[in-house]
Parts: sequence; C-alpha cells; structure tokens
Amino acid sequence: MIEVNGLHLAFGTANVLNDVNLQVRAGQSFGLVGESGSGKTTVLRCLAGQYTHWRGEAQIGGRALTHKLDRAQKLTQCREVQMVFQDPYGSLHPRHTVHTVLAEPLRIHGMDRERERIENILVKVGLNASFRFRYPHQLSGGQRQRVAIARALILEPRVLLLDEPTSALDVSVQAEILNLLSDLRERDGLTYLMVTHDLGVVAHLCDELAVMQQGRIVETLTTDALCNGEVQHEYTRMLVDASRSYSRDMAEATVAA
Ligand SMILES: Nc1ncnc2c1ncn2[C@@H]1O[C@H](COP(=O)(O)OP(=O)(O)OP(=O)(O)O)[C@@H](O)[C@H]1O
Repeated sequence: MIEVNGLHLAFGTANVLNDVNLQVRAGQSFGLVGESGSGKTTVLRCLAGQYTHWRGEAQIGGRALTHKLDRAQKLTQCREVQMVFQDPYGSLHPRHTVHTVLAEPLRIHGMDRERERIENILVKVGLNASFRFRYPHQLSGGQRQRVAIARALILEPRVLLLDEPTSALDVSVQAEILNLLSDLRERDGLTYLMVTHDLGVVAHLCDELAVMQQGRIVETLTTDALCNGEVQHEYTRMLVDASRSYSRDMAEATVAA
C-alpha cells in the first residue's frame, strides 16, 4: 500500500533523509521509531505531500507520488491519505465548532449528506451527535484527539499517517485512543504508518516497525521480534533497553507515589 524507495531530503545543506526505504502492506499497521530529530515526521510529511523537494520514489495505493500535484491530484490524494497530528489542540481551530471542522473537508470534496456523515463519524470515534456544537476548549484532550481522528476519517481514506497520536495525552487516555485506532483499523481495513518514540505503543498497535537514526532506516523488524529481543542493530537494542528501564522507573515512581 505504501512503498518508498531511496527517499532523500535536505533542508539547505542539512541532509535529513538518506536513502529511506519502506514497504507497508495494505491493512498493516507499521511503526516508525527512533530518536528525536531522526527524520520520522519528515517521512510522513513527504508522503502527505507537505514537502515536495524530496528525491527518490514513493507510491501510495499504486499511485506514484509526484513533486507537483495539480488541484485534482491533491483532492485525490486527500481522499486516500490523511494525517493525524500529535497535538489535538493545536490542530483544531479554536473558533470552529466540531461541526465546522468536520464539514470543511466534505465541502471541499463536494460530498453530500453532510449532517449524516458528521453524526456517523462522531459515533464511530466514540463521541455522539451532541458534540457537533462544541468548541475545542469544551473538549478534553482525548475528545479533541477523537475529533482529529474523525476529521481524518470523514473522507474515508485508506491510509492514515499518524504522528505521535497519543503522546500529548494523559497516560490513562492514551490507551483509549490506541484501542480506538486499533478498532477502526480492524473494522475498516485501514493502513497505518505511525511515528512514535514509544515502543509500548508499537507493541500495542503495530505488527512491524522500522528504526530510524540520523535520517536512515537502520533496521526493519516485526513487533514479535522486538518483543522477543530478537534485534540486529545496536541502536535498536539501545532503544529497547532504554524503554525497559523507563518502564521500570515509571512503575517504581508510581508505586512510591
Ligand atoms: N522545515 C524544516 N526546515 C529545516 N529543518 C527541518 C525542517 N523540518 C525538520 N527539520 C529538521 O529535520 C530533522 C528531522 O526532523 P523530524 O521532525 O522529521 O524528526 P523526528 O524524528 O520526527 O523528531 P521528533 O521525534 O522530535 O518529532 C531535524 O533535525 C529537524 O530539525
């Protein structure tokens, strides 16, 4: 469903992506992990068409990504691929109601049955029709992220690019949103490419992952291999060890509190 071959991208003289290769099958949930600044979000932004000065080849759903999209191509791409951002507050306009947020993509794409589609999508993400009249400040962090997911899904895309979709949320709410994403994928056969720094999130939601370091993919492995400690690259091992000691410290801190 997503195929990336030899993706390179630079900002000025800084090489941010170096020969990135990825294969994500239809219906798969694929994680992209690695240290801060390793280029994870940049890969998603290239695939979402937000950066166009990359070199290499990329395809989504058999359609090659091109550097310049005309309006019709942009609309087609939006119908197929949507991105969900980390910060649900920043990504929702503070003076737009939930209805306005969800109606906008429908209007741009000339889709009918606006009210019915909005009410259905709200139920699908675990909210209800009464949320249509709320503003972002009248929603909890988890509810805001549900609205952001509803906005991404209202055009019925096949692929979601998820950029740290739970990291801005309270721990208790993170699991709810991960479960929602997992249910949605199963129900609608969606394909996910998800950036996260949290290996626990990968274990929960992904079946395969790629590990990035300094703009390169250093290892691609299954989640089972990750959980069994069957990792090849030293950097992946370091991430696993860091994640284990973080979980241990968190557990000790929680018990002590
Ligand atoms: N628009 C931009 N202009 C210049 N440099 C950029 C731009 N966007 C990203 N970068 C640089 O590209 C590198 C990769 O950034 P990116 O956001 O993809 O990393 P990341 O792995 O997603 O990090 P994080 O986990 O902190 O979000 C960083 O060094 C960043 O400073």
